[in-house]
Amino acid sequence: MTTPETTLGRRLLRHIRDIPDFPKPGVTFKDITPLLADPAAFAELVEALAGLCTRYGATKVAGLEARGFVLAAPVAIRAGVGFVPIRKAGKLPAATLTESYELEYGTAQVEVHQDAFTEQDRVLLVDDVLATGGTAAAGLRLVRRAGATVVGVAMLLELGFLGGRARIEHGLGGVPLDVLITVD
Ligand SMILES: O=P(O)(O)OC[C@H]1O[C@H](OP(=O)(O)OP(=O)(O)O)[C@H](O)[C@@H]1O
Ligand SMILES: Nc1ncnc2[nH]cnc12
Repeated sequence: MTTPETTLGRRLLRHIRDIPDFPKPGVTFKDITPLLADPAAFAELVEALAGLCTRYGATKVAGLEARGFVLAAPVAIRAGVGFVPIRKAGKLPAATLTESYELEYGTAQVEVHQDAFTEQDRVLLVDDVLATGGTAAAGLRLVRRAGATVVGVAMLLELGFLGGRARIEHGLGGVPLDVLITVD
């Protein structure tokens, strides 16, 4: 069952397609490329996420590689704040902090530059999909280890049946999790 949280969520969901058995049998992949290709839908999404930056007083937007980059970078520009990439291991050139996590379909590590934030930074963490929550949890740990304050976590789509929200609840520590669409 699909439960769009808002009328915006309902509109955006029309541009997300299901790809069965990708990247492995049994996984239904939520493909956001049609949404990205629709300028009106993409702009609405960016506007909504940029509004969260204002609401929470964010000074930086951190995006999770790779699809999180595509959303977080325009959100940062729209909100007038800086963008910080949280990358898969081995991609960032300067000194990094590293966190390991598990995916719906594998395991991985993410990294951030040690000097990406100041202690004054208030960070909105952005990604496209909350599945098992491993990526978001690792991102939360990284931002905090880098010395900044997480003021919000924002996702386009939550796969509710995978339990990511419950898994990251402790790590959120009261920080708001905003999701535009929940798929049950
Ligand atoms: O909640 P989780 O179980 O951690 O899964 C969610 C993550 O999985 C996807 O990224 P993926 O690692 O597939 O990388 P991509 O963005 O480079 O495609 C998605 O973009 C999230 O970052
Ligand atoms: N089913 C899925 N579709 C798209 N992105 C994902 N990330 C983790 N699981 C996913």
